Amino acid sequence: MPEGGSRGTDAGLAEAVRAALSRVLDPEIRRPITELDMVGSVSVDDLGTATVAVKLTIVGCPAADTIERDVRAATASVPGVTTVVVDVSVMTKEERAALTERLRGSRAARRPQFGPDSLTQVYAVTSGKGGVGKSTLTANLAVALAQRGLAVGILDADVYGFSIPGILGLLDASGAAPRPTRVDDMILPPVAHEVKIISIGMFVDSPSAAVAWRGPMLHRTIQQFLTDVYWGDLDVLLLDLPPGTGDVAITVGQLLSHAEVVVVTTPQPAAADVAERSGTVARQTGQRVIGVIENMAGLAQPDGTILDLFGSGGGAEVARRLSVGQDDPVPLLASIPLSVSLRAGGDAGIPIVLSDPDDPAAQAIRAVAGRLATRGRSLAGRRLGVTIS
Ligand SMILES: Nc1ncnc2c1ncn2[C@@H]1O[C@H](COP(=O)(O)OP(=O)(O)OP(=O)(O)O)[C@@H](O)[C@H]1O
Repeated sequence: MPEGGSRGTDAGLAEAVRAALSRVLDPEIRRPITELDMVGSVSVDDLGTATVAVKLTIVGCPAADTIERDVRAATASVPGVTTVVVDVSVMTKEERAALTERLRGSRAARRPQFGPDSLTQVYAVTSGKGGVGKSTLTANLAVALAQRGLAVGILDADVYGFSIPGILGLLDASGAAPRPTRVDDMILPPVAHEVKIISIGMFVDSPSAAVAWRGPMLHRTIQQFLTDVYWGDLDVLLLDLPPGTGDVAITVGQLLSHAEVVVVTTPQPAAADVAERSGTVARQTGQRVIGVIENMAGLAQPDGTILDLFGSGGGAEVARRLSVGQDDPVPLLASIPLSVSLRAGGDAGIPIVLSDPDDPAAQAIRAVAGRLATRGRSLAGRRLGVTIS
């Protein structure tokens, strides 16, 4: 005999459907739709027809099809449900405002995320000059960290070459990066290979537009990425910085002074000077350089010999120079070989750590991810909130 208030409904089954729906995640916010108040009434009649009311955050929500499909599948998986009816509507302005406030705190209290008290490990990946593989390594490191079960985000602030969306396969057929969904003033970062991504390239009409931005505009944009983007609880945030020592590096130094810096360089000894400079600027803004990655090292030949196309020793040299004046020596975290697979993975939008994890370059990147994942955030200089009475 059906229980529950209304005629012909089964409250027990409706509860079971709600429980099943708590496993459906909003694909952009990455939280259960039940927690986000996106599920309204749920009823199951005595013929087993389940009717589920779903409230999307905004009109034209790009995740609508996925949510509806997942809701149908979860509801249909409940034993006793024979038919599923999904009734889709959109949240009211008030419901939406309550949701954004719950996710990010009230507008008045809102501050840039990842401040000194945050538990998120923030790594700024920098290089002295362009084209050394900084973005490729950032993207692969992020995916390798996500593969280890960590919640990972990338903030692509490389104004001269925002290549992260392409390397992670987010571009559409015309080569454009997706426009992130906005729920009021909250920006939802697109997700690729389990990594949340925000890139300057998602907000400009042409790839050349942002290059001309002056310091204050860049500063405001990065500040907005840290304030208005719903990152959720991240374990690791990786920042892909433009090469060199310009405005973005200084902004990041101001807004995220506890970020730790990874310097990417090639084995070419001549590149060591510029790479060292980018590390030095980071230190001047209070950030700590935690390691150097040498990229584009020796290419393995079919006969087993190694071709040092870009020379050798550059990474160790940069690490040695950046160690001067630091309490702990700066380690050379890895030497990543030249790899056709690594390049091809970036072109195809499928990072090598997924597409060819046994390639020596992928193995070296995964080893760096292992080191970064197990470092633990330094508590030095943080307020611990302990009161001694
Ligand atoms: N180890 C490697 N082996 C082969 N190709 C590589 C390797 N690392 C990077 N590449 C390729 O080198 C090119 C430059 O890489 P990437 O865009 O990551 O550099 P970058 O330092 O981020 O440059 P920019 O700062 O100018 O954007 C890309 O085509 C990439 O696929």
